[in-house]
Amino acid sequence: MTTDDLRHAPKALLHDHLDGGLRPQTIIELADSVGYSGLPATEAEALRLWFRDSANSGSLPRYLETFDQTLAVMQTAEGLFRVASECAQDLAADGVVYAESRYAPEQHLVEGLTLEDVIEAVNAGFRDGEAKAAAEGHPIRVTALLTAMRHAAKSTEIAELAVRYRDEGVAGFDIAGAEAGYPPTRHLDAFEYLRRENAHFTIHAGEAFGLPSIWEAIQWCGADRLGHGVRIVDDIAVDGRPFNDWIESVQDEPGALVELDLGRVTLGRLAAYVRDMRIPLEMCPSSNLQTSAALSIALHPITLLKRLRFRVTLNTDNRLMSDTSMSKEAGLLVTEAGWTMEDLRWVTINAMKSAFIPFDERLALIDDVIKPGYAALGHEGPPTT
Ligand SMILES: O=c1[nH]cnc2c1ncn2[C@@H]1O[C@H](CO)[C@@H](O)[C@H]1O
Ligand SMILES: [Zn+2]
Repeated sequence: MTTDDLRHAPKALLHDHLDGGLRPQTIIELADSVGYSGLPATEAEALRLWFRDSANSGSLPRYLETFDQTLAVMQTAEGLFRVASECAQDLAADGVVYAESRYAPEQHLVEGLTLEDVIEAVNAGFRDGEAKAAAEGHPIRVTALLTAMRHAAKSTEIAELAVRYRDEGVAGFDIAGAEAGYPPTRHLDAFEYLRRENAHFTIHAGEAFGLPSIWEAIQWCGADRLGHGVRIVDDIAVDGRPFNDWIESVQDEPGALVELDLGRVTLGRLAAYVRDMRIPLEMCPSSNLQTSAALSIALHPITLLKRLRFRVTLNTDNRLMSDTSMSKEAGLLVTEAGWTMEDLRWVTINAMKSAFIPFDERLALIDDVIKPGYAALGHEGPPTT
């Protein structure tokens, strides 16, 4: 399997932050045009490395501090339009055929835009990027997820906007930000409103904080999907010992997870519920290494969860901060965790099944784009999926 194969393979992306995926050169040009002088570097390559190294901090709060720099240049309609357009084009060039891109409108009001201005500028940018990508021969569909910040108090207002714009490019709602100390139940009003409106939402849960956060997100808030959810392994045991103890004991054996006999693995009630109910996990391996939510790609829980057939999806989280792309994430799993093209086809179909657009549109992408795309690379998939 070559790098070209990975790029050409159709990919679906459910968890990518708009403010975590800017081109370094664009940040520099936008900073120049709005008179922002706080950038830590003024040359694109140096700035790219600054984001990667600063985000590689070992903690989620410090990782999140780097967003101050991208948000600083995303306060005008022109800036938002350009960033959204380039996001669609960059994803399409990497072989992504469907993406849900998330951002928090409340973080873009510093220069006087209204929440509606922000949403409309981003949507217009996505439409522009889709048109340019199609003209380049890389068709992509991009929808927006509106995020509310978990430490703030705007979630109901943002949820109402997600419903108001549901037929104009917004597919759903999300909660993000530092997890510890800000349980999702703080935003119960927003979730209850969304459920009354039959709207879709995902919650960042089980990234920096463990099972209580996942349990609240699913059983109390009613999340359709889990952002990360990687800590669900806290409810999985190997030989009756917590998975995390076992993984530490095999740290020097990179193949341990790929070869683990699944007969030795048992699921607790919550992990079983997540698997039984096919709750999608929006997993982001490289991001988890930077925030210390996982030890290495080889030992990342995504490979165990895939083997146990949880509804696993593969995502980038923040392409700028994690210096990644969908084909890079896929390549890392192939070279370091034994993944095959068949596995990539499976996570892609999983993602498309779990997307927040209507069922018939998801099916059309699976049948008309994803399956033929893998077949063209010589991967037909099992007779029944
Ligand atoms: O992995 C993550 N966990 C929690 N919050 C995040 C993560 N990545 C980004 N954001 C937060 O989401 C906001 C809207 O896009 C970003 O500004 C950042 O603060
Ligand atoms: Zn995220």
